[in-house]
Amino acid sequence: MADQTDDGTKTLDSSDSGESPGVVFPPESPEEGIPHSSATHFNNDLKSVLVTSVLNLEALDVDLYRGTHHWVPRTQRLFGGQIVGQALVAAAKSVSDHHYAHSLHCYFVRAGDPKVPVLYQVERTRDGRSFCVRSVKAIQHGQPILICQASFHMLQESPLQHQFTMPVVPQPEDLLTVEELIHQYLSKPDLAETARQGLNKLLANEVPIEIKPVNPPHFYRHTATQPKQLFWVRARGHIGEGNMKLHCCVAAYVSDYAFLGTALLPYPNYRAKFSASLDHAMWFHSTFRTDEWMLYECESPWAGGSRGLVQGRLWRRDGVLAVSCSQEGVLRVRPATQPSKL
Ligand SMILES: CC(C)(COP(=O)(O)OP(=O)(O)OC[C@H]1O[C@@H](n2cnc3c(N)ncnc32)[C@H](O)[C@@H]1OP(=O)(O)O)[C@@H](O)C(=O)NCCC(=O)NCCSC(=O)CC(=O)O
Repeated sequence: MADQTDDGTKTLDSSDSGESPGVVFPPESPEEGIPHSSATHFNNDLKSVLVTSVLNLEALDVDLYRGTHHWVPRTQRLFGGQIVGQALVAAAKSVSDHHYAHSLHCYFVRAGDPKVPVLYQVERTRDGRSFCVRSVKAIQHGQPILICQASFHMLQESPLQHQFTMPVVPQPEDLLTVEELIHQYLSKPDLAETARQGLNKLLANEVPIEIKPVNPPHFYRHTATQPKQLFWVRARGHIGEGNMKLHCCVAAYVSDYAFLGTALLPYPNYRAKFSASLDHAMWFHSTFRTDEWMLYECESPWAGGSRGLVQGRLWRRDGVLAVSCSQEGVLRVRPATQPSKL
């Protein structure tokens, strides 16, 4: 499980029992089992597995689809980003080519079971002149695991236009990927054997997203930081331009990864014994490509009552604000008892 350092980065704590999926960066404790994955190795020259597999739903009937799993967190509960991304794919199939997703609002009401596929049932809630609204229910074992409402809008010009300014950060070419950072750590001669094994397991974690932390994590250090973090992120593999609906669905997948962990950054003396996203909302502002580097700026304005709120912004690297996100998650913690292994 990750902890934070005073320079805004995270460390991995080997003592965590690891019940929480994707709540800290990296979202897997190195001492935990290798997450289940049906993935083969990724290659950036190849089409993204997000497009060929994860977001490639099977049509069963009108407005009824089936989705299968790719990467499953070690918690063996389905990754929330996958369910939201697939729900948005299902919703988008029922709107015209001229309507683009502008927002979605979801509740995760039950844990997703990785042993069976997910059915997506779309209700065409309303078709207006400018906006279309869809309700999607993700179902397993006859019960909803996610309820999602997505809204689509036709492109419309307006003189009203403003946005925040993108934070100034190093460019992705000047930063290391998570895998490169882990390799760097593995080359340390004084690394404890358990930590080495754990980091090797992390390397086997084939999440279909590439991540370059702006403040590289110092694994196994325990320092509280502000609840803010910045990553460069992109889908592994090629997606290509042109299909904006698809990029929104990929952004939905990406946006849930390690997002809730932002709320844990000030609390290195606690471990998440249970954490899961409760809801997830997104607003799509501009065109973007998820197979190109985007800056994910995450912050947590509040935590309390065993819950944490996180807010995020996905920036195009040219400074255009592409997506805004919000999520609340349940965060049940316990005091950290074991000392650092380093
Ligand atoms: C959040 C929920 C568990 C609802 O919580 P509830 O507490 O109401 O559910 P429940 O009663 O079934 O209890 C679930 C477990 O929590 C325990 N439990 C319940 N209330 C408790 C309390 N006050 N204190 C301590 N434990 C408690 C129960 O005993 C049970 O444990 P036991 O099971 O041991 O009996 C559920 O809505 C849910 O699973 N939603 C889906 C969340 C999800 O999968 N999100 C996407 C994945 S997360 C993700 O992808 C992103 C990320 O995490 O970053």
